[in-house]
This record gives sequence, structure tokens and C-alpha cells, in this order.
Amino acid sequence: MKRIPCVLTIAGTDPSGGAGIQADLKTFQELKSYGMSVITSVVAQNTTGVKDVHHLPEHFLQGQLNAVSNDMPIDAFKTGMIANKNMMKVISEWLSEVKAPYVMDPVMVAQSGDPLIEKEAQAYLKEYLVPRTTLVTPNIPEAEALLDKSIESESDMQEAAKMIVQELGAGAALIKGGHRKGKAIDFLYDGERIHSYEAERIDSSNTHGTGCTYSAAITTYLSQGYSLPVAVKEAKFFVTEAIRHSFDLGKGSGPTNHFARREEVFKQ
Ligand SMILES: Nc1ncnc2c1ncn2[C@@H]1O[C@H](COP(=O)(O)OP(=O)(O)O)[C@@H](O)[C@H]1O
Ligand SMILES: Cc1ncc(COP(=O)(O)O)c(N)n1
Repeated sequence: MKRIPCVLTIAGTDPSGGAGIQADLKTFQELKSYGMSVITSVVAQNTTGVKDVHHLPEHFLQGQLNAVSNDMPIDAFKTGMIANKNMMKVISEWLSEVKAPYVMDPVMVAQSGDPLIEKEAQAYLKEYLVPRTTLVTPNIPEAEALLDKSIESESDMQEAAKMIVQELGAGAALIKGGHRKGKAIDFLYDGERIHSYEAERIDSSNTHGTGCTYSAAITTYLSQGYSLPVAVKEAKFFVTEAIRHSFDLGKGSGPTNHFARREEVFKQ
């Protein structure tokens, strides 16, 4: 029997289950790849925000990366929250040993506005990690921070996607329009052309972890051999349905619903 595709996330945690490692593993499972995880930081957070953060020591990050890659196949992987430069260095060295597609969600602040990465680390991320990616998936504030440039219009978004590839050296860039008004449009530049992905804006505040879920879904589809534009198209459908069928859980911005594509959910 052919083995199951194996997919890894390297990210921070969310004990309330909506974002970070927990959202990634749920997505991998739902979309039918074998999920694995390496934790960078343990975050005390919920739908209302971040209460506390504990960054794992570098040797612990290294130990987890070695434990996975010395033993398991990796068909695609993603990174989410990497809070500081020292952790980025460990990941950067590990990257030289791994040949699989790499999706980076350049996580900077939580939905609640709480910072998840040290300011000085942004430059390191840009210089050493972005050029090693297959795809980077910034939201608008993250793309603005990466390019030091403001992004207002759809043509600014497309221009930003091109700049992240042509000037920062990413393999491809997907600029997500979740933070704008109107339709939820994202633009992918894959080094050849711009692809656009459009969905209606759902009137919901349950968007905690949408970026994590989206990038995890793209990574899962890449692990299954889909091309990048198709992986993004399928993942966009997944995240849109996950927002549409979300539950009002918690007192803040609730989580998305990772079961949303299942037939029994559509029948409700
Ligand atoms: N209210 C919404 N309705 C429909 N799609 C949304 C909504 N909010 C975000 N999205 C989509 O969810 C995905 C995640 O985008 P975004 O919220 O910008 O990322 P992040 O979680 O990193 O801030 C994108 O495809 C975006 O277009
Ligand atoms: C550990 C961790 N990683 C990422 C996010 C961002 O989540 P969002 O997708 O809501 O911006 C988060 N809140 N926590």
C-alpha cells in the first residue's frame, strides 16, 4: 500500500484549540495527511487574547526537529510563530537538510493584537528564512512589515506579492485580504503570474486562527502533490467554509470549524 502523505508544522500553541499547532493538526487530519508537530513556544491564549508565552530553549527546538526528521518522511512543512532570532537560526540550519515544500505563515501579531514575534527578529526572518520558502502567506499588516510599505488597494496587494518574490526571494507569495473590507480576495504570485482567489466576506467575528488554518491546508495539499495554484484554491474553499460554519465558542473572536466541509455539517 502506498504510504500516507506526511506533513509537519513548526509553530506555537493555542490551548483553546483555534490557532497555532492545534489548528494545524486539525487541518492536516481533516484533509487526510499524517500530521506531525514541533513546538516553538507554549502560548497561554484563548479567543480573547494572549495571556503569557514561554519560548522553548533552542536545544529543545533542535531536539524536536531532529526527532522528526531523523525518523519520519516529510512531504511538506509549514512554519507559524517563530518568536525570536535564536529559534529562527535553529530552523534555518535545519532547513538545509530538508527538501520538501516549505510554506511560511509569517505570524507577527495574534488576531487580538498581541505581538507574537520580537521586533528585531523580523529582519532575520526576511533575510534568512523568506528566501528558503516555497510560499509565504502574509496578511496585509505582515506584508507591510516585510516590505516596509503601505498596502491599500488590490493592485498594491498584487505588487506586494511580486516584490516578496522578486526582491525578498520567496518562492511564491500569497497576500491575504482578510483585513480589508468587501470581498475576501487573496492574490498569489508564483513567479510567473498573478492568480486571484475570491470569496464573499462572511459576517462573522470567528476568525481566530484563519491564517493558521489556511496555510496548514495549503501545506497539506502540497504534501499530496497538488500544484501550488490548485493547493491554494482548495485551501481557500476549506478556510471559507470553516469561517462560514464556525461556532460562537469563547468570549472573544471564536475559532473556525475544521469539520465544515463534511456533508453532515452542510445538511444542518
Ligand atoms: N470574514 C471573512 N469572510 C471570508 N473570508 C475571510 C474572512 N476573514 C478572513 N477571510 C479569509 O481567511 C483567510 C485568512 O486571511 P487573514 O484573516 O487575512 O489572515 P490572518 O489570519 O493571517 O490575519 C484569507 O483567505 C481571507 O481572505
Ligand atoms: C501560536 C499562534 N500562532 C499564530 C496565531 C495567529 O493566529 P491568527 O490566524 O488568528 O492570526 C496565534 N494566535 N497563535
